[in-house]
Amino acid sequence: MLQCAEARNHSLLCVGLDPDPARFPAQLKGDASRIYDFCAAIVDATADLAMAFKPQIAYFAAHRAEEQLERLVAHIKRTAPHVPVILDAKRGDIGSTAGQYAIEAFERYGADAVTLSPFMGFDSVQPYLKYHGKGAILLCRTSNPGGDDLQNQRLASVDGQPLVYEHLARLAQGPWNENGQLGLVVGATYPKEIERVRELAPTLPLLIPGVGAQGGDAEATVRAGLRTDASGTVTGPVIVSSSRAILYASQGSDFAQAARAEAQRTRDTLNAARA
Ligand SMILES: O=C(O)c1cc(=O)[nH]c(=O)n1[C@@H]1O[C@H](COP(=O)(O)O)[C@@H](O)[C@H]1O
Repeated sequence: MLQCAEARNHSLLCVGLDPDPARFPAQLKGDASRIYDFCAAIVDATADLAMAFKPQIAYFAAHRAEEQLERLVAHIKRTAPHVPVILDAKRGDIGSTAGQYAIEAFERYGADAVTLSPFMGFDSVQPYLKYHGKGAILLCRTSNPGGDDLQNQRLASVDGQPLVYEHLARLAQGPWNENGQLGLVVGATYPKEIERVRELAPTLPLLIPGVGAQGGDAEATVRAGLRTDASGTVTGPVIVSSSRAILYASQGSDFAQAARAEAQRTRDTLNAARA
């Protein structure tokens, strides 16, 4: 599905849906009951430019807007069925509870993939893999400065003493990837680490947030993460995600057109780096 949207929309861009009513345009401002309307307008304005949409669940749950998230995913499935939905939930819990989170992501919301924290180990990831055809994208080298605190520590007990994120990349490319459903999150703010993850996980889809508001380098991100074969077919996919820079490109009534223009600019920058 990823490859299909990438090719059809000629895009490596994921539009992040992080709706904050305080930042909505004047006609919707502060009104959490309009989260669906705001997001649906962004989806409609960018559906032909995106390779994925990534709703962040906290922005909905914080406003008791889960039902609006259900409607939003249904809207994407209806109007842009070729564009996958990545539910950004960063779940991580023991297997029995993870099973419930998997039901939430894939059955309640109908997402195509979900982000997970791998901190609790493989049995916390396994329940998601029972949903064949659905993706589980593990936090590996995150975009935030505090990512260093754990992800950049060395594992003295593992051969070659890799950093934690390097060890995870190997596990995800290898023994954990039972049915080819895993991907990794790597921040656009750390292009060198994207390159390292790509070395260790040559074929996994990399979800790369951090361009736009967090200042990540879009071109360096693509050069470090995207891999293609001699015929130009993508062998190591990237999904480069931007939320606030697109959603709040304008706070006026032209917000959807401004979001489209920003998405187009970002998509073009990402494509220019493919060569
Ligand atoms: O899993 C994520 O999507 C994620 C991982 C990460 O390392 N850094 C990161 O910023 N994110 C998410 O990506 C989005 C970034 O938003 P912007 O900075 O506005 O583009 C937010 O929803 C974050 O929760």
